[in-house]
Amino acid sequence: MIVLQKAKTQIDAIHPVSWADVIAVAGAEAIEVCGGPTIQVSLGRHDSLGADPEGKLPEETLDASGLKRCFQKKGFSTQELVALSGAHTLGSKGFGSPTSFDNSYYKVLLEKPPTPSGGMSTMIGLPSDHALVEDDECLRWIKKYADDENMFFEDFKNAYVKLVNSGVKWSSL
Ligand code: HEM
Repeated sequence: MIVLQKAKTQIDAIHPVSWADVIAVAGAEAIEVCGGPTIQVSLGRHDSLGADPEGKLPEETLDASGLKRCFQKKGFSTQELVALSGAHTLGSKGFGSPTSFDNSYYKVLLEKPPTPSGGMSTMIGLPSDHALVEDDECLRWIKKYADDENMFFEDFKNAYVKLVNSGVKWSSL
């Protein structure tokens, strides 16, 4: 947040920008810097004046059908749920290098039992990550993305754009 606040202050001095735009662009930039796809993000999001009600984000304890239902309510398919969950390849959850955006999330999930790699982590993933492997429909996508990183990048890119455009009130810049 400190880095983003600094960036926002500098951009605001030239042209005011919303937090929603800053966060959407920062996410895309982080993915690219870590070796992932280049994602074009449209600008012009209005910041909300109030906080979202509790319970809008999926709990990490949900099982696959709960995760699917939660994403479906927001207009996201099972494929998009699996593609977006691949973002957990970043960070310290044991899916390969913490700073590499690649398809190791899917490869590690398919290992039985999964073994942490590339970090200090002894714990691999969240309960919600493991829940995906238990679901046949999710498992089919996990296998495809483990086999084909380009397909993961393409599907992730489209799902990310849909995510950061979802529920947006746009203003013309
Ligand atoms: C499928 C539903 C999801 C659940 C239940 C979930 C839950 C969580 C939780 C609880 C954490 C904190 C882990 C920790 O440090 O203890 C986390 C981290 C993270 N999530 Fe998600 N998330 C979901 C989907 C997403 C999506 C759609 C994205 C982005 C497109 C995303 C990106 C990240 C990233 C980058 C981290 C940081 C990982 C780290 O530093 O260890 N997540 N998520």
